[in-house]
Amino acid sequence: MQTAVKFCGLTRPQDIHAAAEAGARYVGFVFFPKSPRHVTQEAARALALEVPPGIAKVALTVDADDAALDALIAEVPLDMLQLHGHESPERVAHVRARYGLPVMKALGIATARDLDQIDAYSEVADQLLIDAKPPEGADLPGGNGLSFDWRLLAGRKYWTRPWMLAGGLTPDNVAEAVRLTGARQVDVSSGVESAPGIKDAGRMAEFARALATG
Ligand SMILES: O=C(O)c1ccccc1NCC(=O)[C@H](O)[C@H](O)COP(=O)(O)O
Repeated sequence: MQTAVKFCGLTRPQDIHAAAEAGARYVGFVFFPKSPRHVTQEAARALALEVPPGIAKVALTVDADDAALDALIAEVPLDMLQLHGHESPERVAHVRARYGLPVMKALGIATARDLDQIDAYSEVADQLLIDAKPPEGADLPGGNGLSFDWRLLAGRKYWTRPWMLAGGLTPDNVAEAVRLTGARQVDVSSGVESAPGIKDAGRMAEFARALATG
């Protein structure tokens, strides 16, 4: 089965076209003003309208409240919400019920103990994003280009929810990451950029090729 790819943090129309060309299953828009990948709702709407059918448009928010999500969803056509902050399982359930959109909860992993949270979120989220835990004091809760020890996931292919592997993936390491973890979906941001917030079409194509050829 082909591994599905989510290219996250797209900021320009050409990024959408490059993602589609590379066979993306998902594209992600970051709504977090401190991020170099932050897009305004207006910009995201224009980008979302460029996304071809069959590619899911994912909005990434960090501890957003209902008012912020109401405004986002009213303006931007979306297929999925990615919650990338400290949202509790109860908050995930609330967001899912309120908006009727699939919700993907991002979980930061550094050690085996961090895997303990997965069961609780599996009860309430449609998907999980298994990402590297950001370093202490980091400005960004994700998109840091850091990976975690993928061997922590070995033999854990059968969680009850679909999940994506993220964190420090690049065209050079993604095939090995998939081999070690059994991931059927992967998410990448900084590993396919030429500078923070600037996606590189060549690297996006290379990433997809690396996955296809193993
Ligand atoms: O990418 C960001 O700038 C960002 C900002 C705030 C919260 C989350 C963010 N990114 C989350 C993602 O889904 C990234 O794609 C994921 O963490 C992997 O990033 P990378 O290690 O750079 O591939």
